[in-house]
Amino acid sequence: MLAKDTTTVSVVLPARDEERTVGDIVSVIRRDLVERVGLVDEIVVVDSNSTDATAERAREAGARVVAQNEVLSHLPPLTGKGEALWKGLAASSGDIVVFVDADLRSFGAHYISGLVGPLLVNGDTHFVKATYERPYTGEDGVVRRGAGGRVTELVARPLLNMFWPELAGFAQPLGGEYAARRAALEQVPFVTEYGVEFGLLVDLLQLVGLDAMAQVDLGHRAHTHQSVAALGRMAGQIMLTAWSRLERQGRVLASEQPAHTLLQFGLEGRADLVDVAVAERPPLASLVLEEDVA
Ligand SMILES: O=c1ccn([C@@H]2O[C@H](COP(=O)(O)OP(=O)(O)O)[C@@H](O)[C@H]2O)c(=O)[nH]1
Ligand SMILES: O=C(O)[C@@H](COP(=O)(O)O)O[C@H]1O[C@H](CO)[C@@H](O)[C@H](O)[C@H]1O
Repeated sequence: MLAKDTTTVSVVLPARDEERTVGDIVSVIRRDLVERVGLVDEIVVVDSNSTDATAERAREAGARVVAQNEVLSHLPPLTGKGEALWKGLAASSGDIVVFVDADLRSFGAHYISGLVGPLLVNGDTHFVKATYERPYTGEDGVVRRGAGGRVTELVARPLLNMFWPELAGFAQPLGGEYAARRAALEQVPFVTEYGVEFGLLVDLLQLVGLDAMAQVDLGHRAHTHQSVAALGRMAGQIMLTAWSRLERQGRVLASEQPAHTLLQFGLEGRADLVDVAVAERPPLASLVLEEDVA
């Protein structure tokens, strides 16, 4: 708290249909880090087109809730987690912004203090990523230690080691818990959908350099798991994000662009053609500049 001084801290939670968990997370932050100790200055939940009572649960617990499509509503809305995070950045005001998923089942106040700490005590640190043990809890209720982070292990980690080995030390590159200085976050684009974490790591490496990027062990992280089919779509989005950065950094010259349709097969001969394209929001700072000019 001494190190905090006048630095302000915003916690932003992207939440799509998280009525079962968002309230508990917000309550812990409010009780421990707003009322008991004034580390956090604002708690913003981005209601990401939820169809359940996410907004009500979050508001009851003491968060300011913003509807994703109502932030910067003069812009055509985009979709997915990356859009929710970018809108949460725009809707918040803290010098430091902490992103926390709203489906966590293992959340504790130390998630926030652990991520914010390095930013408060070291002016040369601009980004802090969580690492943790990630169990996988199957539908049978059996918890398998270290079996979580399936897209991390099968897609993100190999891609980062192949093309951005400086980032190989981030043990959980896709984890949804991380904190950064607003000044850095407003200078990078936000990939939409589930490409956002991968895109931020690669773009922040280029912007602030590896020495300004830290990692904090928060113990363990349990969350609601998606299906393998959903993770297949997530994997496609992350691969397209990686491809876009390889092109942008001049590391590949494409004779043709990769397709962004994915044909997935289910049971009983079911086949679904899905679109795994990602878009991206520009650095928020550029937006403000244009508005000022306008
Ligand atoms: O369009 C979306 C998709 C996801 N999320 C939120 O982003 C976080 C991570 O998403 P999810 O749990 O679906 O991903 P996973 O953790 O399974 O990879 C959760 O708080 C979701 O509610 C969101 O706000 N908008
Ligand atoms: O790390 C992963 O492989 C995925 C899926 O995790 P699980 O296999 O369900 O434990 O979870 C993450 O991926 C998303 C895309 O980056 C993030 O948005 C999520 O916050 C994160 O949970």
